[in-house]
Amino acid sequence: MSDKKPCDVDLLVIGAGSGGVRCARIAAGHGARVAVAEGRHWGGTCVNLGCVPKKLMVQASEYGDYVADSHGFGWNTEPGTFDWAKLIAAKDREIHRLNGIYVSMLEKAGVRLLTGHARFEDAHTIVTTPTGLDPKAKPERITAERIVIATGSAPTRLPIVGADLAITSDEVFSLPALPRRVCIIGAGYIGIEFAGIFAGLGASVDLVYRQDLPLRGFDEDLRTALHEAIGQRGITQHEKTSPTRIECDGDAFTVTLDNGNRLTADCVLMATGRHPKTEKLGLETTRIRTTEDGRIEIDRHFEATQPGIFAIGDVTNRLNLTPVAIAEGHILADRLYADRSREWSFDTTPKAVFFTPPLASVGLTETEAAERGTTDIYLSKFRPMRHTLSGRERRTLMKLVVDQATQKIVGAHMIGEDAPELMQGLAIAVTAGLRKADFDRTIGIHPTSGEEFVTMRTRTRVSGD
Ligand SMILES: Cc1cc2nc3c(=O)[nH]c(=O)nc-3n(C[C@H](O)[C@H](O)[C@H](O)COP(=O)(O)OP(=O)(O)OC[C@H]3O[C@@H](n4cnc5c(N)ncnc54)[C@H](O)[C@@H]3O)c2cc1C
Ligand SMILES: NC(=O)c1ccc[n+]([C@@H]2O[C@H](COP(=O)([O-])OP(=O)(O)OC[C@H]3O[C@@H](n4cnc5c(N)ncnc54)[C@H](O)[C@@H]3O)[C@@H](O)[C@H]2O)c1
Repeated sequence: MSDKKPCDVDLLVIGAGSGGVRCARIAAGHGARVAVAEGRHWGGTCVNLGCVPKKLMVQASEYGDYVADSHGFGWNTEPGTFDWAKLIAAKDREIHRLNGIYVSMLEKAGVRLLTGHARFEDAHTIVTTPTGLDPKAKPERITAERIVIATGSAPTRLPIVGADLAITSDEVFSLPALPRRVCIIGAGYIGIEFAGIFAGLGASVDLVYRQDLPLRGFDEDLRTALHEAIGQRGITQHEKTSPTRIECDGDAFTVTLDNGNRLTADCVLMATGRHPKTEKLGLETTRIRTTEDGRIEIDRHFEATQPGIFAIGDVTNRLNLTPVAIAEGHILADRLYADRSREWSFDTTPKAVFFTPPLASVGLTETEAAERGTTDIYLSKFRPMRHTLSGRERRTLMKLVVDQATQKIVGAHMIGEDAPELMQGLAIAVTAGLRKADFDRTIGIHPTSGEEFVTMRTRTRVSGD
């Protein structure tokens, strides 16, 4: 492209997901001429096939427990029946509403919308081709001074025989009926959350994972408590196992495990991670480099190896969470078009896994903290008040990880009702570098589970001595 010819827009964003929408909107707010291309769904994974429909389904799956638990409180409620089709239709209506909000938010910000699959023709030119999102959309060619790749990630299937017979999280939200028997492969975020959803809705669930505990990377005490909670939810765990093949036998599937066992299911969900979405992007027409595992190589300002091209969110495969993609999009737009540098504390990004009961964490695990120095551990495990009357066997675990030398709280972990809601507040405390003494002088709210975080006076153990 000639240097002299002005570009059609200042910024073109590929992908209208969590990161792309924020980046486009903020850049337009700073006065840049912005366009965004989207090929599948406005709002991206979080809105359409991730956080939002997942959370609605978790909520749906918890009503059965509420009915059962109410008996201990004097209610004579009968268990009702569950209507999968009604839930999916209600969820779809809500997502449709959110899609509209995203489109109008971008339009109001003055962002030009391009519907279709975007592909690089060169480092400043993108062409779009129509997709199912709007088959009648016209193909377009657009030039941009800068381009942001915010194309997200896609589910990864294990390379085993019959892998295509399994569904992934992309298909799970639109199953025609609730499967009676589900086999879930993988015990990361998605495996755990869907094990909880299906079990809560009444399906029998087999959870197959290769480690001895679920949720690798989380604190060991939390993982142990989760292992127990999964068992209490009636889910069968196949620890230290991997599937070797999946076969279809009429309507049912057989999953063969590497220990020789065979599981029968009506639905097999593969929840074995995600990879950056860069295929068919035309990266070969640019000087953008990707790493061996497919992520776009970027510097600390999100700039790729081709100057003027940036990447944010899941496509960079770092912390693959919606608030992180949003923060990255915002930081980038501010830097490029307002010469402003916005600070976000990525090191203390809180995480939550919406099982029933949910779990949440911020900061270092005990193992990570102990590797850095001597660590004081405060641990509390108790039966929450609700379950003294409901009779349900469900425990809450709370844990504080304290750097002994500075007495700073470097990690907080919880499994139990409302853990994600509570953890948001604790994330502020950990981000601010508060000390154990600050927690000790904070008055509790009684009666809550949360007050336990400010009343843990006796150290449980010292780690990393
Ligand atoms: C089942 C599930 C549950 C999740 N739950 C949570 C949760 O509870 N909390 C949380 O924080 N995170 C959650 N996540 C992760 C979260 O959804 C992602 O981290 C987040 O959506 C990443 O945002 P992004 O902008 O990088 O990509 P995305 O939101 O995936 O957006 C990328 C967009 O780019 C479009 N696109 C891709 N290629 C092209 C192209 N060539 N041309 C045009 N458009 C293109 C895609 O269609 C998509 O709309 C979940 C993910 C999944 C799968
Ligand atoms: N609540 C949330 O914030 C939330 C919810 C869902 C997804 N997400 C995001 O989406 C990402 C993807 O979720 P996910 O659950 O698919 O990935 P994950 O990385 O959390 O878990 C992947 C699972 O697959 C297993 N696995 C991977 N390769 C395997 C192999 N070769 N053989 C056997 N098992 C294998 C892992 O051991 C693990 O149990 C998450 O990492 C997270 O960033 C977040």
